[in-house]
Amino acid sequence: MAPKVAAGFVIFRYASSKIEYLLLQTSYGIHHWTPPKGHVDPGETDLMTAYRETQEESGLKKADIKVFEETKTTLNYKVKGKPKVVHYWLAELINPDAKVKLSNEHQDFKWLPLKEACEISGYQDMEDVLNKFDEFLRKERNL
Ligand SMILES: Nc1ncnc2c1ncn2[C@@H]1O[C@H](COP(=O)(O)OP(=O)(O)OP(=O)(O)OP(=O)(O)OC[C@H]2O[C@@H](n3cnc4c(N)ncnc43)[C@H](O)[C@@H]2O)[C@@H](O)[C@H]1O
Repeated sequence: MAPKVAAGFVIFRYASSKIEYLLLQTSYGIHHWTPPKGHVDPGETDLMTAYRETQEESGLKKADIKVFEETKTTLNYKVKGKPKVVHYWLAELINPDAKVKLSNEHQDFKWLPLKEACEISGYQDMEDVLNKFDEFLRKERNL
């Protein structure tokens, strides 16, 4: 069975020596928290999807973020018994004036430090991605 494929960005902001990650809370289902992401449409690359879904779900545009393309990381899990693949990249909010604007797919958002982001993410594999990206970032910034 071909898996459903989705793609998105784990977006962080870095200000006053603090790193915070953006998570959105779905307005449906069990109201889980997730980075902006969504299904890859026909004809799209995974990266195109990540930009499109990020803009649709958070209002953050391509020019508002910087993507670290070398961080592409893939999650595999099952939704209602069917395989799903989700590709994530780390991305930095580079426009300090950009504001998050939710679509009707989400009811809340939070910028959270690593520990709280891991706690709220609710899935071990998502937690692993957050930890991996945080480690990458600390090395990259000498933090
Ligand atoms: N229950 C529902 N009721 C009404 N409308 C719904 C719905 N679920 C989806 N929709 C509709 O589908 C659209 C979403 O489409 P998209 O916006 O295109 O897709 P998505 O971000 O991948 O959404 P989704 O929430 O389904 O994915 P996730 O894998 O996080 O989550 C899918 C499931 O996997 C679980 N999950 C998330 N991350 C996981 C992980 N790492 N490991 C295991 N399970 C995980 C989640 O808790 C969730 O149960 C929305 O517009 C909405 O209308």
